[in-house]
Amino acid sequence: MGLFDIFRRRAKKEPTSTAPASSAAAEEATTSSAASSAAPESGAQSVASAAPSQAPVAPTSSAAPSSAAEAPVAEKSTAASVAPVTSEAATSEAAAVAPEATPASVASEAPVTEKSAAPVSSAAASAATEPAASVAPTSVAPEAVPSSAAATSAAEATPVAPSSAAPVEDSADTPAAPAEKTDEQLYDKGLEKTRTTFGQKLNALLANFRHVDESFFDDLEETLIGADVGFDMAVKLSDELRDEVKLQNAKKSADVQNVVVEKLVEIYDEAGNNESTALNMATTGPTVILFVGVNGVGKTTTIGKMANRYHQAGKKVLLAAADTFRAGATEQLDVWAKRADVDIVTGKPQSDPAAVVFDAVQKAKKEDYDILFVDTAGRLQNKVNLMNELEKMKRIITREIPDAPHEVLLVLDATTGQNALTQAKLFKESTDVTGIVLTKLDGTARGGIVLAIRNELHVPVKFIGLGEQISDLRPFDPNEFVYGLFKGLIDVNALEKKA
Ligand SMILES: Nc1nc2c(ncn2[C@@H]2O[C@H](COP(=O)(O)OP(=O)(O)OP(=O)(O)O)[C@@H](O)[C@H]2O)c(=O)[nH]1
Repeated sequence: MGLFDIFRRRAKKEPTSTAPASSAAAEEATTSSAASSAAPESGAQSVASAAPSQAPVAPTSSAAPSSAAEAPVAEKSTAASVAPVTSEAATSEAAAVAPEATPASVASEAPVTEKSAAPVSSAAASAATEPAASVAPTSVAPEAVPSSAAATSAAEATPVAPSSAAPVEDSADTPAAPAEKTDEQLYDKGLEKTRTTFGQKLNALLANFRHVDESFFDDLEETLIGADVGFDMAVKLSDELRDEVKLQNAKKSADVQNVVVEKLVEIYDEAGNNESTALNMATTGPTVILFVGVNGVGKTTTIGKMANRYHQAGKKVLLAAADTFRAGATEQLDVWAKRADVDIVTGKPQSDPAAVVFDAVQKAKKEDYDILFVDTAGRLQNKVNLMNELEKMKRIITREIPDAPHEVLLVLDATTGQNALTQAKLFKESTDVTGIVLTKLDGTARGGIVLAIRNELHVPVKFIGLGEQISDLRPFDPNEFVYGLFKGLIDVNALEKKA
C-alpha cells in the first residue's frame, strides 16, 4: 500500500514500534535491509542522476569536505528562524529588500570577481576540530561574517584555481551525507516537533471521543487545519473519513486514530503520484539551478548545503552570487562557498544580477562545471520589477544554455506555515517553479505543510532542510517523511491484519 510499506518494514525490524509513540522507535539507529535501500537510494538517485557516468568520490576528496560538513552554520540566530513568521513580517522583510531594480541592458559589462575556494580547505579542516553536536549555533549577522576574501572589487579578482574536485566514480553508491546521521535519524529528529504536536492534538481530540458524529468531524477538521495540513486537505480527509470510519467499523478511539493517519497518508500518497523528487539534471554540459524565494527563508544556506552535497559526490560546483542588492548577501554566500570548498562568481554591490549570472554561465561552460547554483535576491512575489529581473536572468541563462535553467527551486520556510503556501502560489503564478525546497522543518511543529503543498500546489518538494548544519539537507523522501511524521501514531499490527 505505497507509503505504508515503510511502517511495515520497520515494524518487522523493530517489534516495539507497534506501540504508539514508542521511544525505542525514535532511537532506532539502523534500518531494515528493505528500508535502508529505500531511504539512501532516493538521496543517491538525485545525485546519481547528475552524472550517471561519473566515477565514485575518491577517499581523499571526501575526507576534508566531510569534516567541513560538521562545521556549524551560524549566520543567523536559530531563535529567529524558529519564531513563527507572520505574513506581515515576511512581507515587510521582503519589501525592505525590494530595491529599485537596476536596469542593465548589457549583461556582460558588469565587473565580476571570480574567486577560488581552494585556499579555504585549511579553514574547513580547523572547523572540523569542533564537534558538531556540541556547537550551539550563534547569532552572527551576515554582515559580520569575516570575509576579507569576499570583497567584491574587480581589482581584487583572482583567477579561479582549477577545481579541487577529485575524479569521481559512480555517485549512486556514495551517499553525500556524513556517516554519523542517517536519513532516518535526521528525519526522525527534524520532524519530532511536528509529530509530537500533531500527536498531542490528535490525542486531545480522541480523549473526548465518544462516538463518530458530525461534531467529531468538525473537531477533526479544526485539528488538522491547526496542524497546517491545509484547509482543502482537512476537508477532503474528513469527507473521506466519514465513509471509512463506518466501513472499518471503528469504535475505539485507537481504531479511529489509525484510520485518520492511514487516510492522511493515502491522500498524500495519491496526490503525489506523478511527482518526481529527483533533480532534473543536464544530459550534457552544466546543470543550472536557480533559487528563488523571499528574504530569510534559507536560500543561501540551502545553496551552501547543496554545494557541499554535490561537491562531496564528486561534482564540479560553481555558485553565482546574483543577490547583489542585500548588503552582506554576497559575503554570506562566499562563506558557504569556502565551507563547501567550491568556486563562486560574484559581482559588485548593487550591480546588475543578470551580469553575474551571465559571467557565471560563461565560466561554467568554459571550465566544464557540472552544476551552477544561482542565488537570487529575496523578492516579493508581487513586485513586478523584481519578477521581471528574475525573468531577465532566466532569459540570459536560456540564451547561453538552451535547456537551462534545469530547475527553478522555490525555497520556503516551513515555520511560516500557511504563509509559505501563499508565497508558493504567488511565485507559481509569475514564474515556472519546478520544485520546492522546504527549510527549517526541524524548528517547527508545522511540518504538516508538506501535505498541504502536495495536495494544493502540485509542485514537488525536492529537498528539505532539517537543521542549520551543512549536512542537514536531504533529498525529499516521502517514505521517510510520513514515517517521521506518523510513526508513533499508528498501530502497525492493525495495518498488518488488514494487509
Ligand atoms: N533550523 C534551521 N535553520 C535554517 C535552515 N535553513 C536555513 N536556516 C537558517 O535560516 C536563516 C536564514 O537563512 P538564509 O540562508 O540567510 O536565508 P536567505 O533566504 O538566503 O535570506 P536572504 O539572503 O536575506 O535572502 C539562517 O539563520 C539559517 O541558518 C534549516 O533547515 N533549519
